[in-house]
Amino acid sequence: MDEGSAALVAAGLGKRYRRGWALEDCTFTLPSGRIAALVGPNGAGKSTLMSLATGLLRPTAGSVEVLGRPGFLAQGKPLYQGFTVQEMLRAGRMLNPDWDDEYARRLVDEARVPLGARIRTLSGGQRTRVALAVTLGRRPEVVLLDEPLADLDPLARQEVMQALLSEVAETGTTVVLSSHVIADLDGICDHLLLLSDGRVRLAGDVEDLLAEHRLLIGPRSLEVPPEFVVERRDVERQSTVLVRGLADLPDVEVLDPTLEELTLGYFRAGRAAAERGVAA
Ligand SMILES: Nc1ncnc2c1ncn2[C@@H]1O[C@H](COP(=O)(O)OP(=O)(O)OP(=O)(O)O)[C@@H](O)[C@H]1O
Repeated sequence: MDEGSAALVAAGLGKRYRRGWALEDCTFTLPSGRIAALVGPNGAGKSTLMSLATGLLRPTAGSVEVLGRPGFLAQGKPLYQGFTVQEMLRAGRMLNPDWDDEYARRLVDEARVPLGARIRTLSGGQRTRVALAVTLGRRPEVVLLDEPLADLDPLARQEVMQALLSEVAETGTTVVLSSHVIADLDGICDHLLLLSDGRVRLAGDVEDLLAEHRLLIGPRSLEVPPEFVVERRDVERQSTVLVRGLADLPDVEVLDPTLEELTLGYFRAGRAAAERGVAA
């Protein structure tokens, strides 16, 4: 796929379950050949979005299209518990015409997972590595991974992220990775899609988004033009305001937000907007 082309396009995408809308009016494009982070608090709609993108669910409104051969690793990493690792890879080969056996085996070997071990006897981290090998062995062009790091220790998290990074660098595969642990994604993901309460609150290249935002710290009397304010917190005598597109204010401490500060600001703003019953 070309650098700069799209890997996933959503237009007016919505999904309503019985209890209400899980996703509403989502319009965005994810670029190809990158690692995109899909972030949002619990219940934001991340899994629903991935299931819609991979065709496991049908939209109630709008459309979503993956441009390229998709691969999907669902939350909970479905694997046959009674199979050995080798049998799992064999199943992958039999079920997928594009299966790359050498590559899948290499991913398992690199993770030091014994081929003869039964899936149910593996640790959470080893299971994740096998599930990743089964997903990536199909040589997908657009890989959607739903919370792949959830049950991994910090070392295994780092190893999995490193494996994904080299995958992108070697093959140009697009990776979309959902998580609510922002620290895991910092320095790895170069594109961000932030959902909160079923809506897209922020989307773009991480570098650009960080450059556009500032944290202003001042007294509670601090006045900031409301059109720039993403989120404001007033604690005791101090105010912390996340702003977009406002470089400076006189007599105010101005900081560059970290990715975590940026995303948490939008999570809170999204939650507050949903509680007030407004779109953003
Ligand atoms: N099958 C379903 N039936 C009814 N409601 C559902 C179903 N699946 C999800 N929901 C609801 O849709 C909303 C979005 O859920 P979803 O699982 O997509 O969020 P998420 O961002 O992946 O959350 P988490 O981080 O907790 O995994 C939630 O309010 C959830 O309760």
